[in-house]
Amino acid sequence: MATVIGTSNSAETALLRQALDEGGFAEGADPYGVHVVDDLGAAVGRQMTDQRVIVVSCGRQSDGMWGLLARGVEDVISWTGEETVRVVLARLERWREVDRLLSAKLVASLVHGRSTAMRRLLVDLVELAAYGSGPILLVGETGTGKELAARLVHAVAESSSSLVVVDCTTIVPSLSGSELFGHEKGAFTGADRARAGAFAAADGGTLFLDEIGELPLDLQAELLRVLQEGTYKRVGGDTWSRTRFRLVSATNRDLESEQRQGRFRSDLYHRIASGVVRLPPLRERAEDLEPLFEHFLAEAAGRHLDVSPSVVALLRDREFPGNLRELRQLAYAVAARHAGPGAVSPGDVPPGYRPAREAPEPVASSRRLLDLAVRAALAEGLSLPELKTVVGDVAVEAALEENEGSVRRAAAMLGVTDRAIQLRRKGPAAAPGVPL
Ligand SMILES: Nc1ncnc2c1ncn2[C@@H]1O[C@H](COP(=O)(O)OP(=O)(O)OP(=O)(O)O)[C@@H](O)[C@H]1O
Repeated sequence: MATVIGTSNSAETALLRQALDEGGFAEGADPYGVHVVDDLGAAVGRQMTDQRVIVVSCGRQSDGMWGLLARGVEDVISWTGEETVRVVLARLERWREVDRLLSAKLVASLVHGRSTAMRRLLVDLVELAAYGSGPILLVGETGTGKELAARLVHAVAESSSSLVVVDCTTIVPSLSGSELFGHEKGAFTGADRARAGAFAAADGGTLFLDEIGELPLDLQAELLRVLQEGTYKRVGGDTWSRTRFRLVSATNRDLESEQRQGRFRSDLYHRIASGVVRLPPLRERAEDLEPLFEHFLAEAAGRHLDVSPSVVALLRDREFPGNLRELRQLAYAVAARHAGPGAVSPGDVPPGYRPAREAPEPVASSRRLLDLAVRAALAEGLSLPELKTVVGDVAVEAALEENEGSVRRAAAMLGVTDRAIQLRRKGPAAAPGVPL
């Protein structure tokens, strides 16, 4: 999942190629290796689909360096001799380790999906988790997998301590953050015994603060202090305790705008957001829809179920504002309705998820409308002569309207004489025998 592109077929590139070869990144043994290219732009375009690319500029400094970075190239390094070889090797070693972690059983069993968006997200997340210890902020709409991502960070860190999850929407302001700090006996009404909080439970492990945007401002200040100093006091207590944890927080709010509106502290934001990972909504991961649905179906049914093409088409037509959580719920509902062998079919889809109705009936033909009108008139008791008169009147009126009052053109349209029209306009009695 990595490529090094050298920009000139020079002695430097040969050296690089040899060093990578010795480091176990043999050329040709895809995905690693050095590719030497003339047309850098085209080569980067070809490689960028699923690869991480480093460009080693062996000639003069690449003019389009920022442009390459904007296109997703990881780094553009100018050749400075042995040092460059070391930098490239270290980078590739790390990526190889990330690949290993990604294909490790645990990660593979936790996270499903194979879209490029998903793959890139996982690589970023695993790299941050494995090589950093700073806080990670997960940003994404509801149900995009933020909590799962936090579990992944914890799993990759291979910590034997716990992952502690706190949903900030459930923090009760009157308890002064005792969910986080813990409390002493008698600290508030109902505190009949002392309790440890999340900061203590997460010591040595990971603390996941879900919906951190909901944390009250006074607790935001307290959290900042804990992050900076690693110390806290239980509510109602006066001794300081130490704690050290990896903070992963998540939000579906725009924390930058929350800061502008004074609802989120900027100093805390900068502290928690040293690594920001955005979880894409399902609509940006179309390739993942079907495999994820099948995965959730198998999870619900305890076995693999085939899905009929019409159900797949239905999924593709729908929007899932609740993202993966909603897709999962749908899969569980479908699995519960599905009986017996055979693929999951449209009948297994709960009514709320079916299209509102079939395509509207084709517009009725004029013959059919006339048929209905005549039947209705006869049912009202009109005789045939009366019916003919009404039809004649309606036809003349419509033709005149259509032709902006011109008798000549209305007559031509109806295939009668001008006189027939004129008589008809004077009333039926004036034109008893005039055919129309
Ligand atoms: N890539 C994935 N592979 C398999 N299951 C997933 C994946 N992403 C999310 N899920 C599942 O989808 C559901 C929703 O995910 P999760 O709770 O992590 O979302 P969230 O972003 O934290 O939601 P919220 O913002 O509402 O708290 C969970 O059941 C989770 O296991």
